[in-house]
Amino acid sequence: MDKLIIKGGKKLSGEVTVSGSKNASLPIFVSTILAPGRNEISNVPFLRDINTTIKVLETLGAVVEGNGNVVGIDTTNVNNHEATYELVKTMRASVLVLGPLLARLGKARVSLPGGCAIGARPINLHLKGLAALGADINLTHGYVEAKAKRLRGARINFDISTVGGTEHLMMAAATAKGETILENAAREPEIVDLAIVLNNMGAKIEGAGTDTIRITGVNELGPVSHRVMPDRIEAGTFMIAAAITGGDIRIRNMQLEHLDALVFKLQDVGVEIINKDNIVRVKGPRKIRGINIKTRPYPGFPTDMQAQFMALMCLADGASVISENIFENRFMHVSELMRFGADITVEGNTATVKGIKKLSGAPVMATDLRASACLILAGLAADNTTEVSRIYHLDRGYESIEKKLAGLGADIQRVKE
Ligand SMILES: CC(=O)N[C@H]1[C@@H](OP(=O)(O)OP(=O)(O)OC[C@H]2O[C@@H](n3ccc(=O)[nH]c3=O)[C@H](O)[C@@H]2O)O[C@H](CO)[C@@H](O)[C@@H]1O
Ligand SMILES: C=C(OP(=O)(O)O)C(=O)O
Repeated sequence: MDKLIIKGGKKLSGEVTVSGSKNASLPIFVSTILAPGRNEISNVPFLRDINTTIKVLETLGAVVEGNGNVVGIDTTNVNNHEATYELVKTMRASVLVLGPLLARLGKARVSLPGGCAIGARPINLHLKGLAALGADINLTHGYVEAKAKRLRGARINFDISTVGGTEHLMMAAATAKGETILENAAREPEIVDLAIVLNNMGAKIEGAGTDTIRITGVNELGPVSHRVMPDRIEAGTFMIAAAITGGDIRIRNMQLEHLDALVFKLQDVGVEIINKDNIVRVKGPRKIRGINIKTRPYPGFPTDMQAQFMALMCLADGASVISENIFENRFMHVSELMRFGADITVEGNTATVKGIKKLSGAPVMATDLRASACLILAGLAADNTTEVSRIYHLDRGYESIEKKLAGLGADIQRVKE
């Protein structure tokens, strides 16, 4: 197993390029099930989750070939309707194949994903929505079995804003008979990217990016070429890397407007952010101000940036209150941050962080994807050496992060444990 060794204290400088978005790529890959033929997806990040998605698609009968960051997915012969526990347990997004398989083959058998390190993460709203579209759904032996001759449009009102649920039903409804309206839909940019793909395949989807999405079902979809949007969470992580080290960096291939909530908060902290000619310059402050954040569905502050922001607040002048409102167990990084000497108390879904002058490098263990990024950020700012182990979580979602950070002047190395 690999671990990262970081010698902290270097101010980052120079330029870094953001990769394609993991959270957009996964549903886009899955959507190709609906479009028989050869689809070509570009700006795909090299990640473990992408490999898992490819494995899932190959199991279903797709032929996938990769050439750098361009992946060809030929779904002409998708004929297997089953995604096993082995595949779904390694990556929750695999469950999204359920709706597209049902739409394409009339039946699907997909393992329930179960919870993960950050919370229970149920899919009841996905299943309720598919049932509203006319699917006959049974849960047996840890699997969802679904059948439908042809899905039919329906009006669906989500109790909770769900990104995965919105994406899943948008895909399932694209070839349903009649009109589907998704109310209280999630508005994340990754949903808009998926809608662009589906519309280019021939779907009729309006309103993606708002809370009401209208889908007029069509009989069939055809293959597409698509360039995946930049990863806003990777971009946000680099912004905090500049902030926490008092650095001055330029970030290429990011869409700043996708990160408004983070940008406003970073400006409150004292970070300077300048967007010129599609390059975003981020200058860390001399003194980090402590401020409060609450995670919310988009366009609110993203839960996927909460852990990284907490690392920054550990070094703030003053206290900060961080509320996590999306996932019930997304504070696993707190006890690891405390190994750096951070002063944090947690009560329910709220963490109070009292800023300290200096973090002190330590051996720590990553517990989930964004927690891994949080520990790297703390290590970049800490004195002495930090060792981050269990970084397989990191490899699920950040492409070559240690190489990109080293390119910005960080002293960071990957070694075998
Ligand atoms: C709103 C939000 O910030 N969503 C994040 C979530 O998406 P992801 O799609 O994984 O999660 P959801 O948006 O579906 O979950 C939002 C909330 O709804 C609940 N829920 C969801 C589905 C369901 O059927 N029943 C149910 O109760 C979840 O437990 C959670 O509390 O994680 C992704 C990966 O970290 C992020 O990119 C998304 O931005
Ligand atoms: C938790 C994340 O991903 P997933 O939904 O794939 O677990 C994430 O991207 O931060």
